[in-house]
Amino acid sequence: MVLEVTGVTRRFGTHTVLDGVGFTTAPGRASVLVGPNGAGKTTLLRCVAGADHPDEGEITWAGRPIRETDPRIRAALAVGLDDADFFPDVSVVEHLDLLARAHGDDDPAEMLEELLEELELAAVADQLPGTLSSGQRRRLGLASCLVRPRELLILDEPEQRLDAAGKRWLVDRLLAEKAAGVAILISCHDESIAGAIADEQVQVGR
Ligand SMILES: Nc1ncnc2c1ncn2[C@@H]1O[C@H](COP(=O)(O)OP(=O)(O)OP(=O)(O)O)[C@@H](O)[C@H]1O
Repeated sequence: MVLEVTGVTRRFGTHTVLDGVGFTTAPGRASVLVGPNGAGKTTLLRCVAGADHPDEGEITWAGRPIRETDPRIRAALAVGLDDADFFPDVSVVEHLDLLARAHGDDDPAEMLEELLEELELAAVADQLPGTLSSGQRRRLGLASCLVRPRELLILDEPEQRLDAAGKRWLVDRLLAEKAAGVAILISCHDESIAGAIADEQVQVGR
């Protein structure tokens, strides 16, 4: 099961944002997209996640073209792109519980307790998302990707708004994901995080 990105080109009007980008990511390995603001990292992640489509080129997971409508693809990909939308009227723990159950975990209580502890969200587990700090919302967005099965984890600048402890947690967690055989594709502006987890850094743009 390999992510294969081949010759991906994406244009907005006359602006060519991605020009023939290619790389592969395999289970247990991490590709990190690096490059300046506006280089096209989010655009590329959106194409890989099936939320946008390249004008040219091909993106496949396990040999299947990435399509949001393909249940096999949806089952494999855990995606955290921009700020996730949360159900406004269910608590942090209820939100995660719903997601876990939707993905087939009939008894997620213990897993959720551990994850909330790990992410230092236990104290706010019964709050509504709208009452969280921006960093706590970020943590909830990351937790939302971790309560579901995943073969490929796609995150856009997961380090954003995390404090120092949160960034240390992120590195440990991504290394653990790799050790568990998950393929990882993230964009990242933090050189030390990128260096700690990347098997390959993919330069996007200049
Ligand atoms: N839907 C769109 N329509 C027109 N232009 C777009 C669209 N989406 C992205 N762009 C442009 O594509 C370029 C790349 O944007 P993108 O968000 O992919 O960059 P990025 O590398 O993720 O940047 P950052 O590091 O700031 O997050 C930008 O110039 C942006 O304005």
